Amino acid sequence: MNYLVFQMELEVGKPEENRRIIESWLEANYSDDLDVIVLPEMWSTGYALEELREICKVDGNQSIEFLQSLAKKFNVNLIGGSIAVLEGKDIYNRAVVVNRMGEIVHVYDKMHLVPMLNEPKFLTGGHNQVEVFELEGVKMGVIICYDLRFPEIIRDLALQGIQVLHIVAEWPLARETHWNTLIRARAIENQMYVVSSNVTGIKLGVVFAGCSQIVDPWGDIVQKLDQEVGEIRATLDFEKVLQIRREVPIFETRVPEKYRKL
Ligand SMILES: O=C(O)CCC(=O)C(=O)O
Repeated sequence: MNYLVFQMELEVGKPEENRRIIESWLEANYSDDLDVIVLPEMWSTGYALEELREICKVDGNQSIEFLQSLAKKFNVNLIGGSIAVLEGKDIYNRAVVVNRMGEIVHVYDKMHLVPMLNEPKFLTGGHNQVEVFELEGVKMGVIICYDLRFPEIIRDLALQGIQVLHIVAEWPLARETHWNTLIRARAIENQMYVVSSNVTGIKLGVVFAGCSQIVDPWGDIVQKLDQEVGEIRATLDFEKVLQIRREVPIFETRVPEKYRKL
């Protein structure tokens, strides 16, 4: 399965501008053999939290429709990063997955809100448990940024059978070590591919880490960016997931009846 991951520098509070950036990047980087494209967290608005409610009155669904038309135009599946969406009084940080036909196959609202960013003041945490979706017959999951710190939900997805986890993020450089280490740990402990798309650049005084990467189920880095705007291309081989799970059979060795429910 052929992947293309975008590491972008986004324009805070300007969804139209960010849609233009993504479309022209894709026009320049698209190739016929692509199966899945991955975009970062909150790519349409960035962390314009103070203005988010006003922006979301106009945007949100517009950016989701943009993803649907992009998927159809380029005939590609999209892990469409996440988008701030207003529902009633609540704003959710919503990851959206769209298939080649432009159909929404999965949505996930960020469950863990980040105290360091004052997210709970502006956003509502997702109400639902994590669920699996399928693209091209492969079971997958998606989480958003800070969720990476909560191994419980990633194990939940692994036990539901995913072979690849996507992380869409706006992770800061100040905690780059955590980002790199946790991604590899999640790949090793769940024996699955981890594909991440982070942003780069400096926005509202925050320096972002970049370091978008694909890690294989052994924990080896397949491809990784530093802080540049750019993309990763890689082919994921799901036979490798099965082979590593046979070689080190942790899922068969688990004794959940002995684990305390946390
Ligand atoms: O957990 C972290 O250190 C960063 C989290 C974050 O920036 C986010 O969830 O947007």
